[in-house]
Amino acid sequence: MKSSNLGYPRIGEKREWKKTLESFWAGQIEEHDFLSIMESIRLAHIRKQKEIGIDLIPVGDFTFYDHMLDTAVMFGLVPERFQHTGDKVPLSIYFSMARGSKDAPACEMTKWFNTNYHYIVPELNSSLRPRLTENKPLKAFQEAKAKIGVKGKPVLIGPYTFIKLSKGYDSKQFPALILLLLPLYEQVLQELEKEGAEWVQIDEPILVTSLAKEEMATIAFIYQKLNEAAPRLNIMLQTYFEAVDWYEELIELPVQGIGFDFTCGLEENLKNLLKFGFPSDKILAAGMIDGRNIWRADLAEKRKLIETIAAVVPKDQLWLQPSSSLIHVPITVKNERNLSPLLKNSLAFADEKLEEIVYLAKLFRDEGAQEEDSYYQDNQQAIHLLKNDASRDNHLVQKEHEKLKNERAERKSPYLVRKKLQKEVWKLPILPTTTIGSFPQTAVVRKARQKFKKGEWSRPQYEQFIQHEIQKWIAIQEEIGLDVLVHGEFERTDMVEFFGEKLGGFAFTENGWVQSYGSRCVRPPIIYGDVEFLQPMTVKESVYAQSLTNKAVKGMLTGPVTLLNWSFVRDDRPRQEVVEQIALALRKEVEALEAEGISMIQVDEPALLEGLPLKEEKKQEYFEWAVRMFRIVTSTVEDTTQIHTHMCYCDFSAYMHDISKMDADVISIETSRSHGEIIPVFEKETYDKGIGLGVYDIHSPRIPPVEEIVAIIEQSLQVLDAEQFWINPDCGLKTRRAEETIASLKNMVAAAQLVRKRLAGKETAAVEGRE
Ligand SMILES: CN1c2c(nc(N)[nH]c2=O)NC[C@@H]1CNc1ccc(C(=O)N[C@@H](CCC(=O)N[C@@H](CCC(=O)N[C@@H](CCC(=O)O)C(=O)O)C(=O)O)C(=O)O)cc1
Ligand SMILES: N[C@@H](CCS)C(=O)O
Ligand SMILES: [Zn+2]
Repeated sequence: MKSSNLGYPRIGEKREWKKTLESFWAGQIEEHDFLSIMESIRLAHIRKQKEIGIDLIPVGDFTFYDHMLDTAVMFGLVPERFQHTGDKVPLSIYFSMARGSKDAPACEMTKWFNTNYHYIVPELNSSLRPRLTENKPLKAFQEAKAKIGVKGKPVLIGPYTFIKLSKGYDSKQFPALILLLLPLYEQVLQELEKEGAEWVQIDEPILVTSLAKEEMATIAFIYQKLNEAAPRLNIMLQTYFEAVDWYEELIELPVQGIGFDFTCGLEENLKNLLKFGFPSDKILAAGMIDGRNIWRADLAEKRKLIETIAAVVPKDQLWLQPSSSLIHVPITVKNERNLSPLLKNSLAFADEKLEEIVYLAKLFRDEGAQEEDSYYQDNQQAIHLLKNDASRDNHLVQKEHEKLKNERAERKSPYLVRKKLQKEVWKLPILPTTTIGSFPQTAVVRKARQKFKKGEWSRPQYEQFIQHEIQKWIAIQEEIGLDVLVHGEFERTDMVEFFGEKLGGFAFTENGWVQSYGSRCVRPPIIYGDVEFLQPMTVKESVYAQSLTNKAVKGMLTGPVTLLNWSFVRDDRPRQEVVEQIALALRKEVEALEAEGISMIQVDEPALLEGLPLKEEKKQEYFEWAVRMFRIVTSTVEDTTQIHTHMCYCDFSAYMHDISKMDADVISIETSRSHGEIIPVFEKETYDKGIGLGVYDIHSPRIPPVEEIVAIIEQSLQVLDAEQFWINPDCGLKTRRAEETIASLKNMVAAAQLVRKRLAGKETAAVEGRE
């Protein structure tokens, strides 16, 4: 029984990776130094996995930004607007695809399945000329072998997943694209085989989504070809994040191993394994240890599970591994200094998860020595202590939660009634302009927070600083001419961490960073106990901001589903119970805001769609409870209180109908990076509430020209009524610099004014009978 890993976090124990990238982008280090620091980070990760004792160490999982982008670039799939000529793609173009350049908007970025990791969406269109610009897995394999003596397991995204997650083609072109890319995959594998690689891990997570049975024939064709191309190279076909639908077909594929997720997809995958068995000529790679959560595994339970599997698949045909790549968890618990000893001892991040795997594999290889037994005892003791920790229970919260069952969660009046009342109260112009909430989190803002955290600044000093920022940005927004203002979120490190810190039941790490996109990381809080509202969390800043202006200032909080999905959640309670507790707490915040005169309130739910189950048949049930959670938070307010929500980074096209049930008066969604692809949805679907389709991309430093924004607005107005349309950027502006933000927003307001003028002209013309 071998131990294996699927992917190791890139960011480094002290986020060295992130810092190196950002220094390079800022021009503080040269390309040569950048490459050499990156190499040392990459090799350190392999060395560490070797020391932990992993038998099959992944190579080629490292990236300078994102693994989907790497695959596109490896195959020369550089969109025309980046004007790449020649073969090898230079770093400048690689990063322009990710981040945009002065002349070319960035490629779209979206959620990686149901995680908080975002990938760059490859663009496949007929003008592209796919070719192998470099064999990235081969280079990684050679490097690990030459520099550390490790014969790694190269990792690549499989062709089916790669094409499915790309854009720019229609379904009729799908077979042609496969034929175009397959020879390149074959070449990659042949070169790996020639170099002496024994195994290659080909990730096909798309296999856990609801595929039609016919698709399995195409997948069989692909793997037949790949297998024939490099007959001495073993293919581990890797699935993760859920169970597979077509188990019987899958196990017959001409590959030498198949990886299944026995955490998220446990029930279904195990049922299939026990029912249909597993071929005797293949390796079963069992995803045993949760790659998405941070709790120590119960080794007694895992032992039993392995025994169950081993009754079907002989031990020497089994690999033990995490359920997915470990990029979704922090690196090590070792450096945590502020957690309670009980909690710290209950956690396993990437390194500790690999230790669990190595322990279990050794145990089943009958190498369970004395020290391993003490490891087991320690594990069982930790599990026992956590289970019995009374501090996780809050009886008041539990009692309140009980009452929630009978609640209808409905606003006082239906939307059309509210709309009329709100129009009278708010007196907004047509096409109101606003932003999503955050303004630049500059180095000065972060420094201030740091000083407060370290005790160098007193609370009044820090609060005065925050007030000063709010004051500055309220003035800027008024000067720009925005209609609905925000306070700017300067007091928040992160939209999830901030609320976690103020609610009861959450715990925090010091170094528990996880990559979210590119160099940007988040530190998900840990939901440890029952979640409780302790005191108002956002009222002071919102009330202060409102006191500075006659324009409306939106109250701003993060919604319950997002707080749930972007935290590491206790696993001793159903997720639904946890989210209900969060919703109850947030409702108190909404009520506190309203009581203090803040009657336009945005409850952000960017992770609501991300949490959608990967299987079609589970989606409706999810929507029902997720939508209900939003309504629990927002339904007790007056009709004149305008509830906004915001979502980003998702493909909304199939879900506007469900989203409408949230009953938010106004929604803002990201669209500009997907270049307006959602717009056709509104040709078919009626959406009657207020809506802002983001008019410019906030991930790029590029300042969108007025005409470009006008065109996007006009495009939206082809399908949406001007009376319902709002004008806003795609998402919050915390990652942008102040100058960029101001320049972009000025263009946005100018664009809104131009379109308003055009609409007014049209109205006059209509009155005068010219139209
Ligand atoms: C909307 N998005 C979010 C997602 N998930 C979240 N949990 N939160 C989100 O907002 N998912 C989808 C998207 C992803 N978008 C982003 C956008 C931006 C970031 C980001 O900027 N992350 C920061 C870290 C944020 C943070 O907590 N900053 C702290 C400072 C922490 C720090 O770096 N400290 C330094 C010292 C600082 C100093 O001395 O100057 C240190 O410890 O070394 C803060 O603001 O105080 C990032 O830098 O990556 C993430 C996701
Ligand atoms: N209000 C948040 C939403 C991000 S999704 C922000 O503006 O950063
Ligand atoms: Zn957003």
